[in-house]
Amino acid sequence: MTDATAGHPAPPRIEVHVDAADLATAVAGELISRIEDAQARGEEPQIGLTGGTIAEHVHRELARMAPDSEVDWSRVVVWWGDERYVAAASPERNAGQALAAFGDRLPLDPSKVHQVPSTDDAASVTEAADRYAADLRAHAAGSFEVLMLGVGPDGHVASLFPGSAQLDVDDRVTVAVTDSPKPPPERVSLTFAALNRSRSVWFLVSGEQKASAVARALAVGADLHDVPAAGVTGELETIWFLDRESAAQL
Ligand SMILES: O=C(O)[C@H](O)[C@@H](O)[C@H](O)[C@H](O)COP(=O)(O)O
Repeated sequence: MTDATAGHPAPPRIEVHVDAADLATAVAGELISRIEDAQARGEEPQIGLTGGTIAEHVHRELARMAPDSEVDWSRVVVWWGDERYVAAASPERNAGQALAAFGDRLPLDPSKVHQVPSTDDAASVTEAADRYAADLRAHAAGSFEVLMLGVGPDGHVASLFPGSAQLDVDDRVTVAVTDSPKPPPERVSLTFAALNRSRSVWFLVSGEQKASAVARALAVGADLHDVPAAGVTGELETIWFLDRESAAQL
């Protein structure tokens, strides 16, 4: 947790799990615990979800564990750190993947599930970014309780990629991306300003192809322009949930 005396975030905590399945179970269990604690404090926690492969495992574990939890899912507010600018029904949508995995086992309040506008709703990726920013301004009360982020082999998080101009946008909470090196090309991403408004930031990273990015992001003096994951830090804590393969170069 934070060093309350100095008011500075604690150094990143690193958890190494045996494999992706074990990692996903640990993340899902910890997330449920954090939500239960927040609700016990009378809060309505805001959770930032991410896309990607390990995130899918986490979503499935959440669905498995949710019915046995104490969580009132109708009092959880859901956002996404990034989204692909495609049709709402596209299998490429991060929100669609998550909600399909949750099924009816996480009875969320649809009015508290804040999806990024799709090509069905917004005429351009810029309009989608602007509308998501307006939604955040209107409904994001305070910081995310937990923001989860996958990490690409190049060290990208959300849709903030190495060397991109969006890395230096500090006067907005969302940006439009039109040239994502990871398909599809058009996306909406939270900016670092928005990503860092998180009490806890959790990086979810599995697989040997991520080992270099993990080591580079955690290196002293890491430059967010080279490895964007280095640009995100929790207000209270930052946890790297790794497996043995992604931790191999630490
Ligand atoms: O929309 C996206 O693609 C994700 O938000 C992206 O940031 C993802 O989390 C990483 O690319 C890791 O993805 P994998 O876990 O599939 O490698």
